[in-house]
Amino acid sequence: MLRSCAARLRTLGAGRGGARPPAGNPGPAQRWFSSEKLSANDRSLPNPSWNKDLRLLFEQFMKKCEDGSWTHMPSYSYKNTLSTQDFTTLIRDGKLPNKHLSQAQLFTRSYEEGLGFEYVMFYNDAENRTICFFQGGPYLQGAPGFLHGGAISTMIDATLGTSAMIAVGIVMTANLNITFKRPIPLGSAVVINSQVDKIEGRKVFVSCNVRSADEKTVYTEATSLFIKLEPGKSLT
Ligand SMILES: CCCCCC/C=C\CCCCCCCC(=O)SCCNC(=O)CCNC(=O)[C@H](O)C(C)(C)COP(=O)(O)OP(=O)(O)OC[C@H]1O[C@@H](n2cnc3c(N)ncnc32)[C@H](O)[C@@H]1OP(=O)(O)O
Repeated sequence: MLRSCAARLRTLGAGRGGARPPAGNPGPAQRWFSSEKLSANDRSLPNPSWNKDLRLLFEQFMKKCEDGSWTHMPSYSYKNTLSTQDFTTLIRDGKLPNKHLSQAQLFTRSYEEGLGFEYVMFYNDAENRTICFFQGGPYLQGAPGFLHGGAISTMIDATLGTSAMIAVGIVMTANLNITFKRPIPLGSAVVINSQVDKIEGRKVFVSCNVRSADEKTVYTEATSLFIKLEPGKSLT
C-alpha cells in the first residue's frame, strides 16, 4: 500500500528540491491544486513574518530535498478556486453543502501573512514521515502569550491528514487524541513530526509529537485515525 507514496505525493503537487507544482497531466489528487496553481501563490515559502528558527528549519530541509530523501510540499489557500467536482464524485449524492463555497478557503491559509498559521511541510517517502514546521501568529492566542489548543489541534490534524493522504488518497479524520504537555509560546517555531503507523483496509493510523525547534521541549503528542473515502458512499 505504501509503495505508491512517492507517485501519490507527486500528484498532490509536491516537488523534490523545489517548490514548484508538477507539470504534465494532472492526476485525481493534483486537480485539487490545479486552479490555485495558476496563481502560483505557494504559501509554504518564507515570508517576512517567519522567525529565524523557522527559516533555518526550512533551509535545512530544502537542502535535504536535493538528494531526494525529503520532498517539499507546496501549500495554497484554495480561495475561490477549489474544484469541488472530484470531491463530489466521491460521494453518493454528489452534493456538498455549497452555500458558502464561493468564499471558501483552506482554514490554515485563511489568515493574513504572519497573523495565523505559518507553516511548511516536508515528506520522507522511505520513512512514511511528514514533518511540519509551524509558527503560530498572534491571532491564534489562547492563554495570554500562548497558542490556543484548537490552533495546535488544527495544525496537528493538517499534518497527520497530509501523512494519511499521501499514503492512501482522500481521507477524513475519524478521531484525534491529543495530549497537551506544555504550552506553546506564540510566535515560536515548532516541529510536528508525524508518521503513518499502520494501514488496515480504509483505516490509516497516524501519530505525531510537537517539539520546540531545538527539540528539547515536547509540547504535545497525538494519535489519530483517518478513513479513506469510499467512492460513491454518501458522507451525509
Ligand atoms: C479532502 C480534500 C482535501 C483537498 C486538499 C487537501 C490538502 C491538504 C491536506 C490537508 C489535510 C487536512 C486534514 C483535515 C481533515 C479534516 O479535518 S476532516 C473534518 C473532520 N472529520 C469529519 O468531519 C469526518 C466525519 N465523519 C465521517 O464523515 C465518517 O465517519 C467517516 C468518513 C470518517 C467514516 O465513514 P465511513 O466511510 O462511512 O466509514 P465506516 O464504514 O463508518 O467506517 C470504516 C471503518 O472505520 C472505523 N471507524 C470509523 N470511524 C471511526 C472512529 N471514529 N473511531 C474508530 N473507528 C472508526 C469503522 O469501525 C470501520 O471499521 P471496520 O472496517 O468495520 O473495521
